[in-house]
Amino acid sequence: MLELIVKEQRDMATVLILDDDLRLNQTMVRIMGRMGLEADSAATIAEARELMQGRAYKLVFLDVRLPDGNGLDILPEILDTPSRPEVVILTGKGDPDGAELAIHAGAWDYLLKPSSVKQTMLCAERALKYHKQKLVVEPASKIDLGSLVGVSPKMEACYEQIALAARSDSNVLITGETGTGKELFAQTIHKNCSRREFEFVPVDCASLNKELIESVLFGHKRGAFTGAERDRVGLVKVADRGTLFLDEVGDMNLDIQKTFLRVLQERAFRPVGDTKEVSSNFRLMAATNRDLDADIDQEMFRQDLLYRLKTIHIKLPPLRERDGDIKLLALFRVNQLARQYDREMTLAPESFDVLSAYAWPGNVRELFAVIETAFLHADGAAQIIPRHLPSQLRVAAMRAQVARVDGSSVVSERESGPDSLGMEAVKQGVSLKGFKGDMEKHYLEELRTVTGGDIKRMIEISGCSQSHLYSLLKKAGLSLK
Ligand SMILES: Nc1ncnc2c1ncn2[C@@H]1O[C@H](COP(=O)(O)OP(=O)(O)OP(=O)(O)O)[C@@H](O)[C@H]1O
Repeated sequence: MLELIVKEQRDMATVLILDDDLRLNQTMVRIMGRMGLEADSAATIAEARELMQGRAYKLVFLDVRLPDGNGLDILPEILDTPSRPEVVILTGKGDPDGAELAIHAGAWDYLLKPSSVKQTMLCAERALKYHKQKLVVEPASKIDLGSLVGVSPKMEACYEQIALAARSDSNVLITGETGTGKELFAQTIHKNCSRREFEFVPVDCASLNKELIESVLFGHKRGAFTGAERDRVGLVKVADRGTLFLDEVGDMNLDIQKTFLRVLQERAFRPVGDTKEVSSNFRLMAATNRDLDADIDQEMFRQDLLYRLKTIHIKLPPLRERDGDIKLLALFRVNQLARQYDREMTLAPESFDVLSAYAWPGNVRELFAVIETAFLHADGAAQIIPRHLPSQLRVAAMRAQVARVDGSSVVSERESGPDSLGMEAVKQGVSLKGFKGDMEKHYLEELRTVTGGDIKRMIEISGCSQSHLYSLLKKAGLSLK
């Protein structure tokens, strides 16, 4: 069976089709879609270059004759991009030499146009299989990313750092906004390093109060304090030969920071109420969403501790800066839920547009929560459509659309923060009624474009009754066509 089932990101490839025949492009995108692959298309070399800057393609279908040059000229450039894609040359009957030349220049294969759906799928499947194997034998990609999803250039750069951290035994500090995956990264490093047979021990420094933290970290002897009814092994000892992960390390109080610095130097400590020292050979990883340099200025964090923590420093980009990953993560989560609930579910293309227009201050955690809520709302439907998504996301998408249409005084949510549209309207002295009217009109225009004026779909997406929708269209001076 040729159909690939998308399970995880490693099975999910991004394909680029570069051909000036727009109908062929559309057909190829559809074929890739049937294989569960995401595909973009470009009609010129210039367009392809732009796309390649933002996305890491694993497979490129390349036409030889293009309006702005010969496809073979851009071949070395494609092969040299960080994701090192496989290239399949699309060649017409009259151009057999071009295909041969291309193979010599490093292309994976060629397809003679017009090729059958079966041939195309077979070719893509083989090229991707080869690509996967090729990456496995190369050092940085030996890493098992597990459930880490993302192919954006910024994430690819982070994977390089995971590989570096996994090969060493140095302390690692992971910083980034909340929900960017700091803990998942730490787990991934642990799973790939030589300590993986031993424990990964997370400690949430933010939730431990001053009284408890010493006992939790270092353990205690029976009778050390009221309520200490038996000996307790501390988490630092549990992490012996494994990894100790200090989450929210910026919230650790100054006294513990001082004690911990000593533990780091000696790899030994004294449990509460004990006279003997206990040793532990742990690897330290820590994470925070705070600006520790600013905390040092405020004397809330010790500089000497920070120096020790950040031998390897991985800075995770916020989700809004990971081009293409929102879509991939959303699909990944929908597939996870579909398996969990044993239900068929997909995301409608319009929903991707809505998800991409939002700024995601809570990053991947927020995205996953939104997808889960939408999944539950879509009960009985086969697709998650925009109406299943929270209203603040739909408003953000509408704002982005308005910004594109007006070109303009109104900027997108992503660039401007959630309240800017209303603020802009207020600054410009627009009445609430006028503001609502504008928004409504833009919404209806967009609804009409997306659905091609199909009234049934318009009702489904908007949640309005037929008569209400007609009256809104009339009020906005819009027809269905
Ligand atoms: N790249 C990713 N691929 C798949 N899942 C991810 C990714 N990044 C984050 N997640 C998921 O998002 C959720 C939040 O991730 P995680 O707890 O690692 O974030 P964090 O940065 O440690 O957050 P906080 O600072 O709030 O503790 C988890 O369910 C995690 O599995």
